[in-house]
Amino acid sequence: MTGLRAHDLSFAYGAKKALEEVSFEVGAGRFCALLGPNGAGKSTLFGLLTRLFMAPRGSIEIAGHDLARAPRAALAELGIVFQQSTLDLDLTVRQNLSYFAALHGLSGRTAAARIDAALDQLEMRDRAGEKARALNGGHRRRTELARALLHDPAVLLLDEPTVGLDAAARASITLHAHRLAEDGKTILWATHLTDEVAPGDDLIILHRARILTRGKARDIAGDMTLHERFLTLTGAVA
Ligand SMILES: Nc1ncnc2c1ncn2[C@@H]1O[C@H](COP(=O)(O)OP(=O)(O)OP(=O)(O)O)[C@@H](O)[C@H]1O
Repeated sequence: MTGLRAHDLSFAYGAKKALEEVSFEVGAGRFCALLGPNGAGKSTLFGLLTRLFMAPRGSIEIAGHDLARAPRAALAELGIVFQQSTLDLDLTVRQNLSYFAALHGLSGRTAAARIDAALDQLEMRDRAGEKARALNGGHRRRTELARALLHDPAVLLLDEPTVGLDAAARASITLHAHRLAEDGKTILWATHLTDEVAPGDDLIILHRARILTRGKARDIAGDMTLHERFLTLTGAVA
């Protein structure tokens, strides 16, 4: 399996259970939305997938590599966009990416070629010389997504990447992420917004530490809108 696989993950902060018996798979080249209200456990799951925390039991496989047994190989196949922006605002777009490329052992022509290719994929090449501070929120996010591609990972994790963006910027970054899936990346996209999920996407609904349902978004929605289904399943009030 070259995508992402999580099996039987549980995690607690002291007595507070944040994830319980979570298992799922995201196939290679699939866009999977991880949809859950605040506090559902999305960030905790990302913490386990990135090895920030260790699950007491269960297993995680990234592009066929077991995260506990072969962490270097597994993490090499992982690209991450965190919920909070992690750009250096005083550096240009290209400098931000060069710095990150160096951390991955890429330099010289190889780094330059990867940076250009990633900026092209996110339609950010013409902004390469601008300081990150001068970019709007949507372009900063696209820069971070380009940065996450530099080491050519198979799997991309995005933790609520649209937080704080306006509707147009949200739509743009969502579209770019779907295109990356079409190009073969496996994407796990955490959100609490149903309008970021397309009918053909894979979908996992997480609520109070557990997966309520998973499958194709259109199948989960059934005869309701996804928004209505989500509110019904999570017991939330519209
Ligand atoms: N460091 C911590 N200590 C104690 N409890 C925590 C800690 N971090 C998270 N929690 C709790 O664990 C649960 C899951 O939190 P988590 O941040 O994973 O959810 P989330 O779905 O990412 O929410 P959000 O959308 O608000 O980021 C919540 O009840 C939260 O209050």
